[in-house]
Amino acid sequence: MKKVVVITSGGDAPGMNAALYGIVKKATEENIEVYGAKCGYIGIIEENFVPLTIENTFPYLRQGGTILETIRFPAFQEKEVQRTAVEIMEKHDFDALIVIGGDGSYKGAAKLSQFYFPVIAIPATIDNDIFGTENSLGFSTAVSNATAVIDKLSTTAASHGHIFVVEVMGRHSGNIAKKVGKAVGADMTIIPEKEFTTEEVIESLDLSKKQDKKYSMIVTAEGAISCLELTKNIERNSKYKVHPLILGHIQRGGDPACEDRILGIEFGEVAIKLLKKKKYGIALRVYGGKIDALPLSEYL
Ligand SMILES: Nc1ncnc2c1ncn2[C@@H]1O[C@H](COP(=O)(O)OP(=O)(O)OP(=O)(O)O)[C@@H](O)[C@H]1O
Ligand SMILES: O=P(O)(O)OC[C@H]1O[C@](O)(CO)[C@@H](O)[C@@H]1O
Repeated sequence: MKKVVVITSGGDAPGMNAALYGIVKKATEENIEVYGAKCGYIGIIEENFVPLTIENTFPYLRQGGTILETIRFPAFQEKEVQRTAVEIMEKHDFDALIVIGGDGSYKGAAKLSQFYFPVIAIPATIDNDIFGTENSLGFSTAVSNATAVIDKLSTTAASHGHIFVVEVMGRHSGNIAKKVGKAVGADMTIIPEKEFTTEEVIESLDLSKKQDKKYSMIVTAEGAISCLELTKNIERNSKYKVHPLILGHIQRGGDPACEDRILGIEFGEVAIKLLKKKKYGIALRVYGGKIDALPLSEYL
Protein backbone atom coordinates (compact mmCIF):
# COMPACT_ATOMS: atom_id res chain seq x y z
CA MET A 1 0.00 0.00 0.00
CA LYS A 2 1.81 3.10 -1.26
CA LYS A 3 -0.75 5.65 -2.45
CA VAL A 4 -4.41 6.12 -1.50
CA VAL A 5 -7.11 8.51 -2.64
CA VAL A 6 -9.89 9.90 -0.43
CA ILE A 7 -13.24 11.53 -1.18
CA THR A 8 -15.86 13.27 0.96
CA SER A 9 -19.28 12.64 -0.56
CA GLY A 10 -23.00 13.40 -0.01
CA GLY A 11 -23.91 16.19 2.40
CA ASP A 12 -20.93 17.64 4.27
CA ALA A 13 -20.76 16.49 7.87
CA PRO A 14 -18.79 18.15 10.71
CA GLY A 15 -15.94 15.75 11.48
CA MET A 16 -15.05 15.03 7.83
CA ASN A 17 -11.94 17.22 8.09
CA ALA A 18 -10.91 15.45 11.30
CA ALA A 19 -11.19 12.13 9.41
CA LEU A 20 -8.94 13.52 6.64
CA TYR A 21 -6.38 14.50 9.27
CA GLY A 22 -6.62 11.05 10.93
CA ILE A 23 -6.02 9.36 7.56
CA VAL A 24 -3.02 11.57 6.71
CA LYS A 25 -1.52 11.29 10.22
CA LYS A 26 -1.53 7.48 10.19
CA ALA A 27 -0.59 7.26 6.49
CA THR A 28 2.42 9.50 7.09
CA GLU A 29 3.62 7.14 9.84
CA GLU A 30 3.24 4.24 7.40
CA ASN A 31 4.92 6.02 4.45
CA ILE A 32 1.70 6.02 2.43
CA GLU A 33 0.96 8.97 0.16
CA VAL A 34 -2.54 10.45 0.38
CA TYR A 35 -4.45 12.34 -2.31
CA GLY A 36 -7.94 13.81 -2.18
CA ALA A 37 -10.33 13.88 -5.15
CA LYS A 38 -12.30 17.14 -5.02
CA CYS A 39 -16.11 17.18 -4.65
CA GLY A 40 -16.83 13.46 -4.20
CA TYR A 41 -17.06 10.82 -6.93
CA ILE A 42 -17.10 13.49 -9.67
CA GLY A 43 -13.55 14.47 -8.65
CA ILE A 44 -12.30 11.00 -9.61
CA ILE A 45 -14.00 11.19 -13.01
CA GLU A 46 -12.59 14.68 -13.62
CA GLU A 47 -9.14 13.58 -12.35
CA ASN A 48 -9.20 16.48 -9.91
CA PHE A 49 -6.67 15.18 -7.39
CA VAL A 50 -4.83 17.20 -4.72
CA PRO A 51 -2.09 15.96 -2.36
CA LEU A 52 -3.14 15.78 1.30
CA THR A 53 -0.44 16.41 3.88
CA ILE A 54 -0.18 17.12 7.59
CA GLU A 55 0.43 20.73 6.63
CA ASN A 56 -2.84 21.09 4.70
CA THR A 57 -5.08 18.89 6.90
CA PHE A 58 -3.98 19.59 10.50
CA PRO A 59 -5.20 23.24 10.51
CA TYR A 60 -8.72 22.07 9.60
CA LEU A 61 -9.15 19.22 12.05
CA ARG A 62 -11.33 21.42 14.25
CA GLN A 63 -13.25 22.97 11.35
CA GLY A 64 -16.67 21.92 10.02
CA GLY A 65 -17.57 21.30 6.36
CA THR A 66 -15.05 19.54 4.15
CA ILE A 67 -11.90 21.01 2.67
CA LEU A 68 -12.27 18.53 -0.22
CA GLU A 69 -15.80 19.87 -0.88
CA THR A 70 -18.68 17.74 -2.09
CA ILE A 71 -21.13 17.69 -5.00
CA ARG A 72 -24.02 15.24 -5.36
CA PHE A 73 -23.30 13.27 -8.56
CA PRO A 74 -26.25 11.02 -9.49
CA ALA A 75 -24.53 9.78 -12.70
CA PHE A 76 -22.29 7.68 -10.47
CA GLN A 77 -25.13 5.15 -10.24
CA GLU A 78 -24.26 4.10 -13.82
CA LYS A 79 -22.00 1.07 -14.10
CA GLU A 80 -19.95 2.57 -16.95
CA VAL A 81 -19.19 5.68 -14.87
CA GLN A 82 -18.07 3.45 -11.98
CA ARG A 83 -15.85 1.45 -14.37
CA THR A 84 -14.29 4.70 -15.64
CA ALA A 85 -13.57 5.73 -12.02
CA VAL A 86 -11.72 2.46 -11.40
CA GLU A 87 -9.69 2.86 -14.62
CA ILE A 88 -8.74 6.41 -13.65
CA MET A 89 -7.69 5.38 -10.13
CA GLU A 90 -5.55 2.57 -11.62
CA LYS A 91 -4.05 4.96 -14.16
CA HIS A 92 -2.96 7.26 -11.30
CA ASP A 93 -1.46 4.28 -9.38
CA PHE A 94 -3.85 4.60 -6.46
CA ASP A 95 -3.81 1.39 -4.42
CA ALA A 96 -7.07 2.10 -2.56
CA LEU A 97 -9.97 4.51 -2.16
CA ILE A 98 -11.39 5.79 1.14
CA VAL A 99 -14.96 7.10 0.86
CA ILE A 100 -16.20 9.38 3.65
CA GLY A 101 -19.96 9.83 3.32
CA GLY A 102 -23.54 8.72 3.94
CA ASP A 103 -25.68 5.80 2.80
CA GLY A 104 -25.68 6.88 -0.89
CA SER A 105 -21.90 7.20 -0.81
CA TYR A 106 -21.71 3.73 0.81
CA LYS A 107 -23.67 2.31 -2.16
CA GLY A 108 -21.15 3.88 -4.56
CA ALA A 109 -18.28 2.43 -2.49
CA ALA A 110 -19.89 -1.04 -2.54
CA LYS A 111 -20.29 -0.88 -6.32
CA LEU A 112 -16.64 0.10 -6.85
CA SER A 113 -15.63 -2.80 -4.65
CA GLN A 114 -17.37 -5.13 -7.12
CA PHE A 115 -14.68 -4.17 -9.66
CA TYR A 116 -12.15 -5.65 -7.20
CA PHE A 117 -10.76 -2.20 -6.42
CA PRO A 118 -9.76 -1.87 -2.72
CA VAL A 119 -12.26 0.43 -0.95
CA ILE A 120 -12.95 1.38 2.67
CA ALA A 121 -15.91 3.55 3.70
CA ILE A 122 -16.16 5.85 6.73
CA PRO A 123 -19.67 6.82 7.96
CA ALA A 124 -20.32 10.56 7.78
CA THR A 125 -23.80 12.03 7.63
CA ILE A 126 -25.69 14.24 10.03
CA ASP A 127 -28.73 11.97 9.49
CA ASN A 128 -27.02 8.96 11.17
CA ASP A 129 -29.10 6.69 8.93
CA ILE A 130 -26.46 4.30 7.60
CA PHE A 131 -27.38 0.67 8.15
CA GLY A 132 -25.38 -1.12 10.85
CA THR A 133 -23.65 1.78 12.59
CA GLU A 134 -24.63 3.36 15.89
CA ASN A 135 -23.03 6.66 14.96
CA SER A 136 -21.86 8.64 11.97
CA LEU A 137 -19.70 11.77 11.77
CA GLY A 138 -21.75 14.95 12.08
CA PHE A 139 -24.77 13.55 13.91
CA SER A 140 -23.70 14.66 17.35
CA THR A 141 -22.83 18.16 16.08
CA ALA A 142 -26.13 18.52 14.19
CA VAL A 143 -28.12 17.51 17.27
CA SER A 144 -26.17 20.02 19.41
CA ASN A 145 -26.60 22.78 16.82
CA ALA A 146 -30.36 22.23 16.56
CA THR A 147 -30.76 21.99 20.33
CA ALA A 148 -28.82 25.21 20.87
CA VAL A 149 -31.05 27.13 18.42
CA ILE A 150 -34.26 25.78 19.98
CA ASP A 151 -32.93 26.68 23.44
CA LYS A 152 -32.59 30.27 22.21
CA LEU A 153 -36.10 30.14 20.78
CA SER A 154 -37.48 28.94 24.08
CA THR A 155 -36.79 32.16 26.00
CA THR A 156 -38.70 34.33 23.55
CA ALA A 157 -41.41 31.67 23.15
CA ALA A 158 -41.88 31.59 26.94
CA SER A 159 -42.11 35.38 27.14
CA HIS A 160 -44.98 35.44 24.65
CA GLY A 161 -46.60 32.05 25.27
CA HIS A 162 -45.91 31.18 21.63
CA ILE A 163 -46.32 27.83 19.91
CA PHE A 164 -43.38 26.91 17.67
CA VAL A 165 -43.18 24.16 15.06
CA VAL A 166 -39.50 23.57 14.31
CA GLU A 167 -38.40 21.56 11.30
CA VAL A 168 -35.10 19.71 11.51
CA MET A 169 -33.25 17.84 8.75
CA GLY A 170 -33.82 14.21 7.84
CA ARG A 171 -35.47 13.37 4.51
CA HIS A 172 -35.77 9.68 5.30
CA SER A 173 -34.79 9.58 8.93
CA GLY A 174 -36.16 10.88 12.20
CA ASN A 175 -32.88 10.37 14.08
CA ILE A 176 -32.09 14.08 14.50
CA ALA A 177 -35.71 14.92 15.36
CA LYS A 178 -35.92 12.19 18.02
CA LYS A 179 -32.80 13.30 19.88
CA VAL A 180 -33.51 17.01 19.57
CA GLY A 181 -37.16 16.55 20.57
CA LYS A 182 -36.05 14.76 23.72
CA ALA A 183 -33.32 17.32 24.54
CA VAL A 184 -35.69 20.31 24.32
CA GLY A 185 -38.67 18.59 25.97
CA ALA A 186 -40.85 18.90 22.83
CA ASP A 187 -44.57 18.40 23.28
CA MET A 188 -44.53 16.13 20.22
CA THR A 189 -41.85 14.90 17.82
CA ILE A 190 -42.89 13.90 14.30
CA ILE A 191 -40.69 11.50 12.30
CA PRO A 192 -40.96 9.89 8.84
CA GLU A 193 -40.88 6.38 10.32
CA LYS A 194 -44.17 6.82 12.22
CA GLU A 195 -47.60 7.95 11.01
CA PHE A 196 -49.32 10.81 12.84
CA THR A 197 -52.51 12.88 12.54
CA THR A 198 -53.10 16.61 12.91
CA GLU A 199 -55.56 15.75 15.72
CA GLU A 200 -52.74 14.13 17.70
CA VAL A 201 -50.62 17.26 17.28
CA ILE A 202 -53.46 19.48 18.45
CA GLU A 203 -54.06 17.17 21.42
CA SER A 204 -50.40 17.55 22.40
CA LEU A 205 -50.82 21.36 22.29
CA ASP A 206 -54.01 21.10 24.38
CA LEU A 207 -52.09 19.07 26.96
CA SER A 208 -49.23 21.59 26.97
CA LYS A 209 -51.73 24.40 27.70
CA LYS A 210 -53.46 22.31 30.38
CA GLN A 211 -50.10 21.73 32.06
CA ASP A 212 -49.56 25.51 32.13
CA LYS A 213 -46.37 25.30 30.15
CA LYS A 214 -45.15 28.78 29.25
CA TYR A 215 -44.78 27.82 25.58
CA SER A 216 -45.29 24.83 23.29
CA MET A 217 -42.78 23.20 20.97
CA ILE A 218 -43.37 20.65 18.20
CA VAL A 219 -40.33 19.20 16.43
CA THR A 220 -40.80 17.72 12.96
CA ALA A 221 -38.32 15.97 10.66
CA GLU A 222 -38.41 17.41 7.13
CA GLY A 223 -39.24 13.98 5.67
CA ALA A 224 -42.37 13.63 7.83
CA ILE A 225 -44.05 16.98 7.12
CA SER A 226 -42.74 20.48 6.51
CA CYS A 227 -43.33 22.93 9.34
CA LEU A 228 -45.18 25.25 6.95
CA GLU A 229 -47.70 22.56 6.01
CA LEU A 230 -48.08 21.46 9.60
CA THR A 231 -48.63 25.06 10.70
CA LYS A 232 -51.44 25.40 8.13
CA ASN A 233 -53.00 22.13 9.24
CA ILE A 234 -52.95 23.10 12.93
CA GLU A 235 -54.32 26.59 12.32
CA ARG A 236 -57.13 25.27 10.07
CA ASN A 237 -58.23 22.72 12.64
CA SER A 238 -57.83 24.60 15.94
CA LYS A 239 -57.82 28.03 17.55
CA TYR A 240 -54.03 28.00 17.85
CA LYS A 241 -51.68 30.48 16.17
CA VAL A 242 -48.40 28.79 15.29
CA HIS A 243 -44.90 30.11 14.50
CA PRO A 244 -43.01 27.88 12.04
CA LEU A 245 -39.22 27.70 11.84
CA ILE A 246 -37.07 25.71 9.41
CA LEU A 247 -33.63 25.15 10.96
CA GLY A 248 -32.14 24.02 7.63
CA HIS A 249 -28.43 23.97 6.88
CA ILE A 250 -27.43 25.69 10.12
CA GLN A 251 -27.60 22.17 11.57
CA ARG A 252 -24.73 21.02 9.33
CA GLY A 253 -22.76 24.24 9.82
CA GLY A 254 -20.04 25.31 12.22
CA ASP A 255 -17.30 23.35 13.92
CA PRO A 256 -17.57 19.69 14.89
CA ALA A 257 -18.51 18.78 18.46
CA CYS A 258 -15.67 17.11 20.36
CA GLU A 259 -17.21 13.66 19.82
CA ASP A 260 -17.22 14.08 16.02
CA ARG A 261 -13.62 15.33 15.99
CA ILE A 262 -12.34 12.40 17.99
CA LEU A 263 -14.41 9.87 16.06
CA GLY A 264 -13.23 11.40 12.77
CA ILE A 265 -9.55 11.07 13.69
CA GLU A 266 -10.09 7.50 14.95
CA PHE A 267 -12.01 6.42 11.83
CA GLY A 268 -9.21 7.84 9.67
CA GLU A 269 -6.48 6.05 11.60
CA VAL A 270 -8.36 2.74 11.60
CA ALA A 271 -8.97 2.99 7.83
CA ILE A 272 -5.22 3.24 7.16
CA LYS A 273 -4.39 0.47 9.67
CA LEU A 274 -6.82 -1.88 7.91
CA LEU A 275 -5.60 -0.97 4.43
CA LYS A 276 -2.05 -1.65 5.57
CA LYS A 277 -3.21 -5.14 6.63
CA LYS A 278 -4.79 -5.55 3.16
CA LYS A 279 -8.30 -5.49 4.66
CA TYR A 280 -10.66 -3.72 2.28
CA GLY A 281 -14.08 -4.08 0.71
CA ILE A 282 -15.32 -2.96 4.11
CA ALA A 283 -17.37 -0.22 5.75
CA LEU A 284 -16.33 1.12 9.12
CA ARG A 285 -19.00 1.51 11.76
CA VAL A 286 -19.50 2.04 15.49
CA TYR A 287 -20.88 -1.07 17.14
CA GLY A 288 -21.16 -1.54 20.91
CA GLY A 289 -19.36 1.81 21.23
CA LYS A 290 -16.30 0.51 19.33
CA ILE A 291 -15.12 0.88 15.75
CA ASP A 292 -15.35 -2.27 13.65
CA ALA A 293 -16.23 -3.13 10.06
CA LEU A 294 -18.92 -4.76 7.91
CA PRO A 295 -18.44 -6.07 4.36
CA LEU A 296 -19.32 -3.42 1.77
CA SER A 297 -21.46 -6.04 0.01
CA GLU A 298 -24.05 -5.40 2.77
CA TYR A 299 -24.68 -2.00 1.14
CA LEU A 300 -25.35 -3.09 -2.46
N1 LIG B 1 -27.03 3.69 -5.75
C1 LIG B 1 -25.88 4.32 -5.93
N2 LIG B 1 -24.91 3.76 -6.69
C2 LIG B 1 -23.72 4.41 -6.90
N3 LIG B 1 -23.44 5.61 -6.39
C3 LIG B 1 -24.35 6.22 -5.63
C4 LIG B 1 -25.62 5.61 -5.36
N4 LIG B 1 -26.33 6.46 -4.57
C5 LIG B 1 -25.55 7.53 -4.36
N5 LIG B 1 -24.36 7.40 -5.00
C6 LIG B 1 -23.25 8.37 -5.04
O1 LIG B 1 -23.01 8.86 -3.74
C7 LIG B 1 -23.20 10.27 -3.70
C8 LIG B 1 -23.73 10.69 -2.37
O2 LIG B 1 -24.99 10.08 -2.16
P1 LIG B 1 -26.18 10.92 -1.50
O3 LIG B 1 -26.36 12.18 -2.27
O4 LIG B 1 -27.32 10.00 -1.35
O5 LIG B 1 -25.59 11.36 -0.09
P2 LIG B 1 -25.18 10.45 1.15
O6 LIG B 1 -23.85 9.84 0.92
O7 LIG B 1 -26.32 9.53 1.46
O8 LIG B 1 -25.00 11.55 2.28
P3 LIG B 1 -26.14 12.32 3.12
O9 LIG B 1 -26.73 11.32 4.06
O10 LIG B 1 -25.35 13.37 3.82
O11 LIG B 1 -27.11 12.88 2.14
C9 LIG B 1 -24.15 10.56 -4.87
O12 LIG B 1 -24.07 11.90 -5.29
C10 LIG B 1 -23.62 9.58 -5.91
O13 LIG B 1 -22.46 10.10 -6.51
O1 LIG C 1 -27.74 20.28 1.19
P1 LIG C 1 -28.68 19.47 0.38
O2 LIG C 1 -28.03 18.84 -0.80
O3 LIG C 1 -29.94 20.18 0.07
O4 LIG C 1 -29.10 18.22 1.28
C1 LIG C 1 -30.01 18.27 2.31
C2 LIG C 1 -30.08 16.88 2.91
O5 LIG C 1 -28.80 16.50 3.37
C3 LIG C 1 -28.89 16.10 4.71
O6 LIG C 1 -28.53 17.23 5.51
C4 LIG C 1 -27.91 14.98 4.99
O7 LIG C 1 -26.61 15.41 4.81
C5 LIG C 1 -30.32 15.73 4.94
O8 LIG C 1 -30.73 15.77 6.28
C6 LIG C 1 -31.01 16.77 4.07
O9 LIG C 1 -32.27 16.29 3.66
